[in-house]
Amino acid sequence: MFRQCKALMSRYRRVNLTPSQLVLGLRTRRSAKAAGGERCSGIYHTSAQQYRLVDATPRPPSLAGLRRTYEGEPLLEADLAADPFAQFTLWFQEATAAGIPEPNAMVLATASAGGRPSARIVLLKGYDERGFVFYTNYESRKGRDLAENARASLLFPWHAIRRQVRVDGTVSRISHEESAEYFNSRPYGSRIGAWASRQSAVVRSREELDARYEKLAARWPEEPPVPDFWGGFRVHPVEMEFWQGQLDRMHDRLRYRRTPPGWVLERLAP
Ligand SMILES: Cc1cc2nc3c(=O)[nH]c(=O)nc-3n(C[C@H](O)[C@H](O)[C@H](O)COP(=O)(O)O)c2cc1C
Ligand SMILES: Cc1ncc(COP(=O)(O)O)c(CN)c1O
Repeated sequence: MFRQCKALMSRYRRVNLTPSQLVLGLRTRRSAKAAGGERCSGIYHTSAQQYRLVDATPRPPSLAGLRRTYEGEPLLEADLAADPFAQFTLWFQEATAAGIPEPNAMVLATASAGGRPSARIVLLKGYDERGFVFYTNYESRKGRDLAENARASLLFPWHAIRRQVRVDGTVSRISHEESAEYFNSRPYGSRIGAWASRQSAVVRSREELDARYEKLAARWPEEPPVPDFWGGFRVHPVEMEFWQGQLDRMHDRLRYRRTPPGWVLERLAP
């Protein structure tokens, strides 16, 4: 009995079964009783339930083994639209139809003038042939980066459909009128929130932040003005890459590159 229990344990360690897989194993094996029996109690615990509690700690080897096989429709040059915005529209529609939560959430990477990089998620709020627009606080870390180094990279991580889209380009502020139009379309609470948050600055406490919000809400119970420190940026693409996961890490990567006569499509090694 004791040996069986120990064998099960070593097997667990060797193959890195998850706790729930182990519990399942214990229940379906004839040795289940052994594992739950007295003999094991001094060493490993008496029941599958307790075992689950003890062994729920994630182990590094299972992290290294965490991977997914990608397999999908091949992405061929001939299938792509002539212009990357049309291709983006198609993929964005497919991401939305696949039920990806917040398909417009994109990672925005910026760098300071000295080359210190930083990344964070922002929401895409519009795009056309000029570029991709998001809104933020101009005095935030990203705002300061973009003031001194007007380049950015955007990334849409659509894991569920084994796709990503990358956009690299130059950045400019959108007009105050365009920002105002969007700002005024936001829910009241978010508009006050934009006023209340000195984005990326250190705050003393949650209480201080909430007090600031309340004070500003009392000041503008209806229509807060557009803050001059808040607005949109437009990323003007120089390159746009469409990535589709494939078997054996032999993914498809097709990149549009802007050249004086127009967009050039190139395949990149995965
Ligand atoms: C899903 C999601 C969407 C976000 N969208 C925005 C956004 O559109 N604009 C924004 O300023 N911050 C947004 N944030 C917060 C940013 O990720 C970030 O914390 C904040 O802008 C400060 O970044 P910075 O200090 O690098 O400037 C979002 C966060 C998440 C998780
Ligand atoms: C701080 C901040 N600013 C702006 C946005 C943009 O989205 P929305 O305008 O829809 O609030 C977000 C979205 N999470 C946000 O967190």
